[in-house]
Amino acid sequence: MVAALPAARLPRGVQPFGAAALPGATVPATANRAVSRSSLGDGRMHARATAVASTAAALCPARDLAPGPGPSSLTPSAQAGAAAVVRGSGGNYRHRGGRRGVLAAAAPSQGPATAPARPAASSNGNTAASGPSPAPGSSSGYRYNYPSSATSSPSASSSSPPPPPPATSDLRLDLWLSLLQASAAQLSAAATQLTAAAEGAATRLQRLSSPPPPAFPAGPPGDQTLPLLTDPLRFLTESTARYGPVVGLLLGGERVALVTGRAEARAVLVEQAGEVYVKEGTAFFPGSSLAGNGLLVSDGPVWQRQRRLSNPAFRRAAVEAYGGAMVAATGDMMRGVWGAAGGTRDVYADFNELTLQVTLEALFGFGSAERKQQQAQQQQREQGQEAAAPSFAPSSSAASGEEAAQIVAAVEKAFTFFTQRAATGFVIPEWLPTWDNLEFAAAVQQLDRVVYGMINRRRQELAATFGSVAAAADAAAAAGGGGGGGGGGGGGGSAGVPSDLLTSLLLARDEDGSGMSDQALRDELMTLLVAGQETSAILLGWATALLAAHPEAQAAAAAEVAAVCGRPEAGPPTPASVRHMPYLESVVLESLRLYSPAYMVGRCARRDAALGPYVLPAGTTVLVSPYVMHRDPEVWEEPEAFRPERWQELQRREGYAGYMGLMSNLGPNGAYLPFGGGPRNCIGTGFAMMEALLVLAALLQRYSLALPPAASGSGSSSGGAFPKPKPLLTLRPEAVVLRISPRPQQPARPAQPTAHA
Ligand code: HEM
Repeated sequence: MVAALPAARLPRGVQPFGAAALPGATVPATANRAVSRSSLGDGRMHARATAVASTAAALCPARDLAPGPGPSSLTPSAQAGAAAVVRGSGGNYRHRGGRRGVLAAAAPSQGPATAPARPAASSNGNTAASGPSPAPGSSSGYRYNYPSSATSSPSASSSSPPPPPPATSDLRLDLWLSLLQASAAQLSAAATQLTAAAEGAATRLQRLSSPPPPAFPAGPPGDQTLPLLTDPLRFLTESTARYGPVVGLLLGGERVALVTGRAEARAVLVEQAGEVYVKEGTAFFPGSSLAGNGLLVSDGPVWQRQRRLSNPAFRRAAVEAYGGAMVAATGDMMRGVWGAAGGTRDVYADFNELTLQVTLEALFGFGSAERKQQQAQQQQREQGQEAAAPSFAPSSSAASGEEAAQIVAAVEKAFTFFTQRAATGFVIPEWLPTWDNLEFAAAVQQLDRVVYGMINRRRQELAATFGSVAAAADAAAAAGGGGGGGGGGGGGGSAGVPSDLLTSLLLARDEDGSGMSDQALRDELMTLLVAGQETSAILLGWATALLAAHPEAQAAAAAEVAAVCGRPEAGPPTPASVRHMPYLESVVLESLRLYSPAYMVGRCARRDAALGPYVLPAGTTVLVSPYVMHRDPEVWEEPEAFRPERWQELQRREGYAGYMGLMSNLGPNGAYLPFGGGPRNCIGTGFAMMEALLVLAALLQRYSLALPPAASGSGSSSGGAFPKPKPLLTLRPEAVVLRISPRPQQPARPAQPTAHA
């Protein structure tokens, strides 16, 4: 089904990664199934929903259509009332099936109520008020599997206790008043927004009947929304083949330049980044208050500062600290749902759960207290810090199981919202006071409350341990932790400072000594959650599918893992050991070449700009397509073939040191950009690569992967049924159904390491 949507130019843009962000989004049947029970297993339904939703959240991040009050800018009492109404009516939020390995049914929980007030209306319309809210999660039905820590229970550590519940009669009155207030505020905001939307629609309508501006690149005549949405990958490839490296398009009345030439992509992403090509104004992205004004969407000095403050948390040492969480989560998955015998299952659904677990642990320090303790001790042994003091007790810093459950429940609610939005095909702006929007606002509000509570508590605990937060930052910096990073996966990093991203970002200091505000911190944490989770699951899904489809490549990778790590009894892979797996790294690079999760990245020309022989008028949206560039026959020999060896040949020829060296400057040939390029490249590149290598190595150490038999030809060398791509906002697989069986163990050969820098 294809539904035409009104095109929307956003006053503040985000990068369009895919066609679902475009007007007239295709609504595949499977998307509708995302919110209904799946026949493939109880986790599938969740994973589908998570996949669509986190994609939407990650790659359509965080923008309301225009400044102005949205659902979360209601008065505190209105918010509380609206949230209570949402919860009260029908009993529960809509929830999806149980989360295996991560979540189990849980008792009701009560969280902290210490969210600081956010501004009444921030520049992106992303607002949230503090104040009392009804207890979240009372019907959430989820519990994070990790044990809850008594010392970190919200009531024990939050700065102010939750308000007492009002009497029933007061509550009912309050609810009605709140709803009325909410509706009034929403309606007034909606009226403003509607006027702006109508003006935008008129302009776009006018463009439909006007000729392209002079010197605009050539392209197919008329509006191309329908062909693009019907088969995005084909449309992108064929348009490029026909019109060249820059194609002029009209999409939903918006002027768009599709860029697939190397020089032109470099101009947009690197040479004129920021000065000419920015995120703000990029068309087609529905906004969301989930990720706020985080790194993905901000521009100019705001982005520069946030990026500067965030960079240390993603340096190699800091990223390697999360290796323990990555390996442990993979172990949980293998012991749990994969089991000793394996079986046939949708591993993409499993990877969605796995990457969510990893991301939450990296962000907030969720995880088993035992593992944290072990990591802290290991860290201290390595650094000769046995007697180091003061030491932050990991269990007191880590988020409690209840908080984890609340965050996951709220994230799931928010993701469900995106799923439904994608499934209906109509992008209803957040500012419209629909029931779903109110529900979404309540979920974001709940998330805010927990996250702000954690930020608040972490500040207090750091101050209590070190004397002040600044002293904690100094201690971490002195120990080389770079703002708290570089420690033990949330379990006691440099100088005993926890090294989860929350702490790292909280301790990050600018040259003038200032750090992030709570709102900036919250926005970055949410941005990382939505930007990092599904993209990584997609990479794992495609990489395992490609390994299953190419048994010879799988055998080579498994042999390398066995040579470096030995048999499973010898222990799982580590961040240090995967550095000695160049073939596995080539598998990951080749998977990213063929199936780049971010298959389009977008910018907006802030002023009239020359691009090669063309002139793009100010306001033109530019879509750079890694998917097309990664298959350019002028650059890549046998571009459609899965040949991990090409990366080793390249490495020998060009002598780059590891993937970071390789990917700087748009790859070895200016045509490789799975993590973007230039100043706005992916801050999580190292994290994602480390995660992919560790997870794949751990899987190959124990299991063989095969495609189930295909009904007809599949193009894979194994003859099995290869997953179909599903290009929505990201290029995800529809499902990755694999046959998993225990790998026969060979006697391990001594390692012949080829270490990367
Ligand atoms: C395979 C996994 C991933 C892929 C393919 C991917 C891809 C990308 C791409 C292409 C961009 C640039 C977008 C643009 O130019 O408009 C980007 C930006 C970003 N990514 Fe990733 N990403 C992945 C994983 C992660 C992870 C794990 C994190 C965090 C933990 C993350 C956080 C971010 C952030 C914050 C940005 C914005 C950076 C900025 O503008 O300063 N990503 N990602």
